[in-house]
Amino acid sequence: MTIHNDIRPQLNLVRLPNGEGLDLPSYETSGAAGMDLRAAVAVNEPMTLAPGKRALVPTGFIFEIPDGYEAQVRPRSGLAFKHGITCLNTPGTIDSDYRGEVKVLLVNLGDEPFEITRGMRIAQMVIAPVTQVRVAEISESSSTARGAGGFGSTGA
Ligand SMILES: O=c1ccn([C@H]2C[C@H](O)[C@@H](COP(=O)(O)OP(=O)(O)OP(=O)(O)O)O2)c(=O)[nH]1
Ligand SMILES: [Mg+2]
Repeated sequence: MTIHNDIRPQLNLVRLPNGEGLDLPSYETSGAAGMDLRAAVAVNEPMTLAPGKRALVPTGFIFEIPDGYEAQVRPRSGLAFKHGITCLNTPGTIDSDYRGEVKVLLVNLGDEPFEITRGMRIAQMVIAPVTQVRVAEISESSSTARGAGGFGSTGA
């Protein structure tokens, strides 16, 4: 997609000291749904994730998600397929009013230790619109053809 007049919503980022020198999160291709997030671990202190273990990996940035949007932190399929590395809480939710450092909760479901080095693209983040609703308690729900049927009620 060529963007002649960029009317996309703006994502403001604040770089933290541990993010010094890291590339900004970026779309790797013109039609990518997600921006890759990079690990802000220290160069001389890579993080090793043992099989079955989880870790919160810093990204080095505070994000200001535009109002009316959220960010979803999702695994990268390559890391999942090759190494069994995925996001434990997938999709992670970044609220638009969150002003802390964005972190990625990785888990190693593989059978080898996995080393996370500085700048490694560890996850991807999709910006998506969200709707907040008004909550109203009512005494009886409306009737539908499905009714309470679920969990396979329509057959295989
Ligand atoms: O993968 C994630 C998930 C969450 N967060 C941050 C941003 C998000 O806005 C905040 C809260 O996340 P969530 O609502 O999922 O966690 P919670 O357990 O409900 O915490 P809280 O009580 O702070 O909402 O934590 C991350 O940095 N990475
Ligand atoms: Mg919450």
